[in-house]
Amino acid sequence: MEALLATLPAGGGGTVAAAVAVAGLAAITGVRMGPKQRANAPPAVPGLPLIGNMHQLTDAPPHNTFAKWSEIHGPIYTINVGAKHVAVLNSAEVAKEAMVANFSSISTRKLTKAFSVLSRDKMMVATSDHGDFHKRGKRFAMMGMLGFAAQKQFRDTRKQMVDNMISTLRTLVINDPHATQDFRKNFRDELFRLSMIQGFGEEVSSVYVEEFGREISGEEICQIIVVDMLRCVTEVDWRDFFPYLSWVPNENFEKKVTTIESRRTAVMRSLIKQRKKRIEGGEARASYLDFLLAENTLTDDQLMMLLFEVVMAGTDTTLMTTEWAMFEIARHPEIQERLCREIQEVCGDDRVTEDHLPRLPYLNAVFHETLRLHPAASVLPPRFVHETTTLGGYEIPAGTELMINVYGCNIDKKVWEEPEEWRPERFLDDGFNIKDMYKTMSFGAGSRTCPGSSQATSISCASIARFVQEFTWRVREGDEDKADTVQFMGNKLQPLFVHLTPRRGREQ
Ligand code: HEM
Repeated sequence: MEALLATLPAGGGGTVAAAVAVAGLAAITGVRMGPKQRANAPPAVPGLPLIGNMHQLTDAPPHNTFAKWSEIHGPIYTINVGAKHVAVLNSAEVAKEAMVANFSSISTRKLTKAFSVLSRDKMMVATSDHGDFHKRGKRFAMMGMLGFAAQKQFRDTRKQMVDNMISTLRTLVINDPHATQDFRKNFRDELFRLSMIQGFGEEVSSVYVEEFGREISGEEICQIIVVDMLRCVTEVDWRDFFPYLSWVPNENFEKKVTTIESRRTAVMRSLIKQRKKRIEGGEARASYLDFLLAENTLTDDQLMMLLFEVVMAGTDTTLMTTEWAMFEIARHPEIQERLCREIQEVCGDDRVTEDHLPRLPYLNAVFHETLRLHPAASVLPPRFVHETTTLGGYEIPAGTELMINVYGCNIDKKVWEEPEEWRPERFLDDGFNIKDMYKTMSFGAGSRTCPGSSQATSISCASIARFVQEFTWRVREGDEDKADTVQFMGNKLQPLFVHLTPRRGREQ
């Protein structure tokens, strides 16, 4: 939102001034900022004419501000963001009403302009409206890559990925025992490698892209189809907040987003073309691409977008959750030692594998506590109420946008004691029920629940366990309190840098 306010004066000079003037006129001439307050409308957070509550969302990440407002206004309230009328949900109870019980009235997505371009107008499972494409895409993702049977095929690849990371970190520590290590870089490289093997059936170290007229490296591929895309998703176009001004051009924004989108498309098409040659040559492999081609029911663009989606989602969300877990572990030495003891008791001198995970309850608690306090999607992509409905006892009229503040749900004082503390023990306390693990909302709920939760849990838990088994972790001096997040996303703003010391007996 800070970015939005920053773009207002800069995003098109005279055009914006004109836009704001027209918006003012619209306000005076009676274009409403949201539906009129009804008798049993949710409480509204007071704001200013024209911009609504926008200016109040600049100081802290929105999920924090939303959570603070819920202490005053309750778990459901409305805000105005420019001309948009938005209901914000902050408790698991009302969020589940929206995501499960009343899903049929709220099953469409409301995308920002950037998201709309990047997703080729809802051509991804996560951005599509509920309907045939969504159902088919999700079924394909489960059958071809993320479901139990498909995941079994990639077990050795996942194990190899963790071994590679440990071996890289060990070499770095041997070369310079006092250096700080860049966790994010190492982990992202390996996750991306795994995503490519699952997606395309092979490791991809380079690809020739006709549109660029050159071969690009694996690192550049990752930059273009993961890093640039994620950065661009949060690009703000002021027209998102004044939909009736969408006719006003915003050339800088449009050029930036379409360039990033066309580079992604060029790289994805080149990757698919190269792998199709292998498949046409009769060499089948276990991969999502092989699966989708065999299904033979998608257009070329749909196939490209479904593949792109799992590569991007597979790399980033697991990275950010594991990075948060290692940050918390590294700054809580007593928890780190307790986890190490549990691993020692269960695995002895053997390397931790996915087979050990069901016997490591404290590890599970560390993982779920991390998901609770640091949800990868702190505020879910907006939904659209297309049919008047009731949430938390309030009437929510058709046309309202809905934001689900997962972070707010996860720090609800009515459900969690001292919710702002990272305390894995809460998942082991007396009276704890295994179902409580899923109370956090971090993987969503209902028909749109995350299909990658099983893969993310296996990779993240096996990696955390091996990291702690092999090294003692300490956050770089001065970084202990660096827990800021990227706006609207759950990513850690500052990458994690750590000091690693090999544990006794595991120096080799
Ligand atoms: C710790 C890791 C992860 C977290 C916390 C996470 C979280 C979520 C959440 C909260 C949603 C629901 C969004 C909504 O309702 O608006 C979601 C949906 C989705 N996730 Fe994940 N995710 C993770 C890992 C993955 C992975 C590894 C993949 C695939 C490789 C994946 C693919 C998807 C897809 C395709 C959807 C859309 C589902 C739909 O709309 O029906 N996620 N995820």
